Amino acid sequence: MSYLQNWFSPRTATPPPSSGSDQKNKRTIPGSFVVEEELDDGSETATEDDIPPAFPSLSSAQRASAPSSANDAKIPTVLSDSMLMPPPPIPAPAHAASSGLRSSTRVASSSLLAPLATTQRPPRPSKKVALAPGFGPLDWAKLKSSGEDLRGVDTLLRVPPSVLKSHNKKQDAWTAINGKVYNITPYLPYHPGGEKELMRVAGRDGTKLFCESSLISARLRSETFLHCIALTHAWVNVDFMLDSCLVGFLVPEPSS
Ligand code: HEM
Repeated sequence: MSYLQNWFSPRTATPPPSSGSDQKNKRTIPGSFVVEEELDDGSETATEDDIPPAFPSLSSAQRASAPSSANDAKIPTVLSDSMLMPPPPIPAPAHAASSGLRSSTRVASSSLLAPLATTQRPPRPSKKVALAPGFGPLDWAKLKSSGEDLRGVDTLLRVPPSVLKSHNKKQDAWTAINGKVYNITPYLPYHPGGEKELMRVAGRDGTKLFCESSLISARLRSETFLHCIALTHAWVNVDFMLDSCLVGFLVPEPSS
């Protein structure tokens, strides 16, 4: 137990004066503290277990580097700017990351950029047109459910291609999408892509142009078409959008 007291006693503390009967061997570990061992006639016997290990270890780097005197314990000097670590390089602009700069260039230029896997392509320019006031998507939804006649026909018709072809004017525009024929004239001012785009399917089967990306023919492989088909209408449910404009169904030309 005596060694525990020694743990907490200061290194420079001098041992208390020994009384006559309190005979102890005093052993000093260099640079450490005093170890007291009870004599044989006492109640405690010094064993190897009772002697605490020197801390820091006698052969430790801490001891080796410890100042030999109080004067050596100087406050470290303040580092000048040139001695400090340089700041990281300024990251390249986001568009550079996705515009063909390959990873080796990017890593070399900055480590602050997001990894390639998480960078996104810059948003494609929108081809939406500015719709006139009162012709937004909500206005179309309101008109659709108003009960107003948007078909222009009394009953659903069987429409052969020749008949469809005759409805190709702005004031009378029909198109067929997925076998259904719609009167698109009322929708023209509401189409976010503009009237001109929508009129491209007037008087003909517009299915390919509208949605069937798998059927894109070589003739249609212009950027506009790809954009329109693959991206523009990915979510548009034409059945729902134009349900109140349904005119009838596309049928084969009657044989004469
Ligand atoms: C015939 C039925 C059609 C309907 C019901 C329709 C409907 C729509 C809708 C709802 C949007 C908005 C999409 C969005 O907000 O993300 C849109 C956008 C557009 N549509 Fe149509 N569309 C039709 C046909 C066409 C056709 C035939 C073309 C051209 C060939 C076309 C070209 C476009 C373009 C360029 C946009 C703008 C896309 C953008 O940059 O965001 N649309 N259309």
